Amino acid sequence: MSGAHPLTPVILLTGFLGSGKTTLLQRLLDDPSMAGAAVLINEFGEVALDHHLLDRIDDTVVLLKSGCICCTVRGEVADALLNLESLRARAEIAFDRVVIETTGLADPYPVLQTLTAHPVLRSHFAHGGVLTTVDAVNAGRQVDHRAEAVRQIAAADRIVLTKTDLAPPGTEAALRDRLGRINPTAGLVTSADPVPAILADFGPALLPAPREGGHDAAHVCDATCNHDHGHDHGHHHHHHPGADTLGVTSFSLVIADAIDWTMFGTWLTLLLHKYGDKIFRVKGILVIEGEDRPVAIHGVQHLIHAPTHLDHWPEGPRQSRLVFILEGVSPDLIRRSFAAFTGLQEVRTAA
Ligand SMILES: Nc1nc2c(ncn2[C@@H]2O[C@H](COP(=O)(O)OP(=O)(O)OP(=O)(O)O)[C@@H](O)[C@H]2O)c(=O)[nH]1
Repeated sequence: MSGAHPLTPVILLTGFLGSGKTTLLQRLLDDPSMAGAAVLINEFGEVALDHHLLDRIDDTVVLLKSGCICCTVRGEVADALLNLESLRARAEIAFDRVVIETTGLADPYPVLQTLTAHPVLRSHFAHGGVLTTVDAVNAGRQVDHRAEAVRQIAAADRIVLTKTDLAPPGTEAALRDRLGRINPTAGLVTSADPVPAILADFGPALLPAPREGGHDAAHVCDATCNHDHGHDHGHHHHHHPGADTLGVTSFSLVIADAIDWTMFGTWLTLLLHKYGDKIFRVKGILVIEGEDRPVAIHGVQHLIHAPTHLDHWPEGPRQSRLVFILEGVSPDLIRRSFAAFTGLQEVRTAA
């Protein structure tokens, strides 16, 4: 690899579960200024959906499937960036910036450290700023209860307030005030703003400062973490038993038969009404009876978003896939309730 290119900025797109990262990413990629962006998407769970929710699928969109709910694993990010760089050096792809979408429970700092500390990466890539989505409907509760949400806001160079159209009147001003206290230096825009306004003068305010007690001190993982520490290039990844992501888990339902929309909608509404405090995120791509196109659904705690049609079916068998991220409620309970309510059988081997 040669150093013929100027340093390529890497933008980190982070934000709590369901706060609108993929939606914003799609808008950013549709903007002419981002036409040359390569994209890395980190997703947790055995069934990855986010890359199917993006219109653009080519060699510059890379899915990192770490199996880790709370991290964007540094080794994988480094490998993916090095791979993009070598493809570019061979003129097989072209890109002028990179956007990394983290998982909704990720701490953005380790990735920033990888960029600045990795001996090869830092001669090709530069920290291009942290963009954090904050959900105007759910952020108050998330900031109260989830340290990851606070870290993501604290790391932001720019905060994009999403779902202001859905937030109860009067709550936005209080939230802005709170965000200003967590991170007074980040610029604040809303997802309703045009992309050029969201990206105007965007860039890192300062290189991330080391945190007290060592650069990784606040990083937490649960028992499912499977980091490849061999790629860490001198960084140590600490596991903190009993830390705040412990107990957050993900599972998926895969259903072969077409689903009755009304029945499904009723089931999901009842489920989130009862367990919305514990179900941080549900998303799915569904095969609905009488519909030619896949239907994407999103729930975030008690909030169910309007379903949307996707233009293309994902590769592989035409099945419905639902992914849950939850804490303190058993996946089996949800499986049983789905089966009892809909009468549909699950395909137990996830794609
Ligand atoms: N009304 C409204 N809905 C939004 C807005 N931003 C995102 N959404 C909806 O919120 C839901 C979740 O959005 P995503 O973009 O998938 O969120 P995410 O942060 O990528 O989710 P995870 O990757 O699971 O953490 C989708 O139904 C979006 O359409 C917004 O500004 N207003």
